[in-house]
Amino acid sequence: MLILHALTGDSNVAGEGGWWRGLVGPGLAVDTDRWWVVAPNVLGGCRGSTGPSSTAPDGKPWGSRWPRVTIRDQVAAEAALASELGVAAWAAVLGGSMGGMRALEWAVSYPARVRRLLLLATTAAASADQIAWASPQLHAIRSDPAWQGGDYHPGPGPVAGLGIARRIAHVTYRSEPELAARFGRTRQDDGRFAVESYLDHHADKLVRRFDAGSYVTLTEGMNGHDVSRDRGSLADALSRVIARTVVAGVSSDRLYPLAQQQELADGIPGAGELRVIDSPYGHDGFLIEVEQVGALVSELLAATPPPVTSAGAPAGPPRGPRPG
Ligand SMILES: CC(=O)SCCNC(=O)CCNC(=O)[C@H](O)C(C)(C)COP(=O)(O)OP(=O)(O)OC[C@H]1O[C@@H](n2cnc3c(N)ncnc32)[C@H](O)[C@@H]1OP(=O)(O)O
Ligand SMILES: N[C@@H](CCO)C(=O)O
Repeated sequence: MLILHALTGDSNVAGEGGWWRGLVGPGLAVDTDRWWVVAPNVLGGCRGSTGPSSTAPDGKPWGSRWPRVTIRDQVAAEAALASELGVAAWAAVLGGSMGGMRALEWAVSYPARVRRLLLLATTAAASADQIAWASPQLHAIRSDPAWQGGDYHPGPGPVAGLGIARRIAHVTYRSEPELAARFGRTRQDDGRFAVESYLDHHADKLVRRFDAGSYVTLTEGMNGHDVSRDRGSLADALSRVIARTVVAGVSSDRLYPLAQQQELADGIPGAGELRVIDSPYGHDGFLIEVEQVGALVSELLAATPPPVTSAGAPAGPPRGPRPG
């Protein structure tokens, strides 16, 4: 099974502090006594894969020389990894948000290698609204004098800019009613509104564990995401999927609204009804509501996948035009 993390996630899915630790592990919905789970760090990231902070062949950090990397490129790297591991086809590919973009690209680029597919809080293409929210984040990082055009490694780099980016992003990851109920207009002893302190906390936590160059390259990768690019219409692209598919969104997600997942559920053959995770937590609901996500995973794993050929991959040619 392949599990694909979101923007600032990593390969620590199930361990201590793992971002889906309530979902993945012995006896859990993704039962690791039964399934062999692979959760790679994304290409361009900073948590174990190669990215702008990595050393280039000349012995210096990639920095500003790091190339533009698309979601499709990231998936091509993951497909090479799967081949290296001897995986002809995944029993299931699961992903939310940016991980959902990659899961979708997997099922469209390599339909015969994905037997089941779970798409959570994600989209067929980044929308104007999503690109717009990313814009001040990218400006915040690049206008920090410590950015140095991207050549600041080993750092610490533009921590102020990255912190501002995270504050902006984190608001979009939660919902207005949640913030109102949790924080209201409460002020702390130091004079900050409690909600400001909460955002400061999340900014401080991220800058301690994440590279600004990776944040930029991954954000630009998400902005460029469009599963239909060079594949005709969106309907053509989505019709290539042969996996048993479940598509779900979060009821209060203001960043990846349900209409985006409805479009996927409508276009992917046999995806059935859009599933809605009922949650006040907004986009982060796909990380927080592990019980509801677990029920969707169990349902998907119980479903019969497409038939397998002798080569171990699902039978049947992918529909729609092949990629160029
Ligand atoms: C795969 C991946 O996608 S990403 C990997 C995991 N994601 C992240 O780490 C992203 C950043 N965090 C998040 O997105 C979310 O916090 C989640 C989804 C991980 C968890 O959500 P929740 O359980 O609702 O946690 P919440 O957002 O309320 O944050 C709790 C933290 O805020 C702190 N906090 C709450 N109120 C305040 C306040 N007024 N002032 C300061 N800090 C506050 C808590 O002390 C807690 O701190 P800790 O995380 O250091 O223990
Ligand atoms: N909290 C998630 C949101 C993006 O999906 C992350 O930081 O990756």
